[in-house]
Amino acid sequence: MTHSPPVLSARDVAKTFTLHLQGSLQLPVLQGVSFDVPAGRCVVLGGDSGAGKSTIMKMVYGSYLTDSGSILLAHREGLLDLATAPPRQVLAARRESMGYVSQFLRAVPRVPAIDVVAEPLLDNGASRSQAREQAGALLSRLSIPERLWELPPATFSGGEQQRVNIARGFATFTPLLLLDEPTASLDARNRGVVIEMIRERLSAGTGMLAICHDAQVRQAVADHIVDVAGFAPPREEAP
Ligand SMILES: Nc1ncnc2c1ncn2[C@@H]1O[C@H](COP(=O)(O)OP(=O)(O)OP(=O)(O)O)[C@@H](O)[C@H]1O
Repeated sequence: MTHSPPVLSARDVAKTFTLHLQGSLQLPVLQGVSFDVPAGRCVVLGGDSGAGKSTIMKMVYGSYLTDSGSILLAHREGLLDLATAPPRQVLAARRESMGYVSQFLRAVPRVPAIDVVAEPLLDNGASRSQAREQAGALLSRLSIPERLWELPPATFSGGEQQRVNIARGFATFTPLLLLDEPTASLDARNRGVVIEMIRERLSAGTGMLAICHDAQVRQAVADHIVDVAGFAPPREEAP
């Protein structure tokens, strides 16, 4: 049996927040974070509210700095350590090697929904007409009516915005896809479509790291659950 290396491998990652507004108070949140995301598998981050799930996701995506440890991502035939990579390389990795579907859409004002979805395709070299055609197909699949495609999503409903976000995240094929509550605002039918899209990508070899409170979605897609509570630093006893 061949055994391909994971698309993401976190080892001994730690994070402490410094609260500058409170006299530089140190808030240790995570230590010893270690897990793998194999190609074609969906790893879900579990654990109670405040355990550090979003913090892990943000360190992987490079939005938060990592204090120590390594986060190796399959990138350009090699491995990139996201814990130490300079910003320019993190941006290249975001463009080519990791997609991110967040819970909330942060769209540029006045850009039509179809161009929000087409943008990652254009960044990866597709022609404008090709990119818009693929973007339209994704929006259709996610039941965004065609009359909305040329409008900026700022005024869309929560569920519509989330579907635009999903379409954008799935527009390009990346070895790793990060999903932060991808179905939180969706109705049952659209949830079903997203589950189907996730499964297709897993079969095509994408590895996924997800935060997903919805038990139905979790059951449908999770291959492995990492309990983030297990990475809590020991509490200091009060004197
Ligand atoms: N930017 C920040 N500055 C200071 N503390 C932060 C910051 N981001 C997160 N924290 C703290 O880190 C801890 C973990 O937060 P995080 O959002 O990662 O938890 P979570 O498991 O994703 O929770 P939830 O399920 O409620 O979204 C919390 O105590 C939170 O207050």
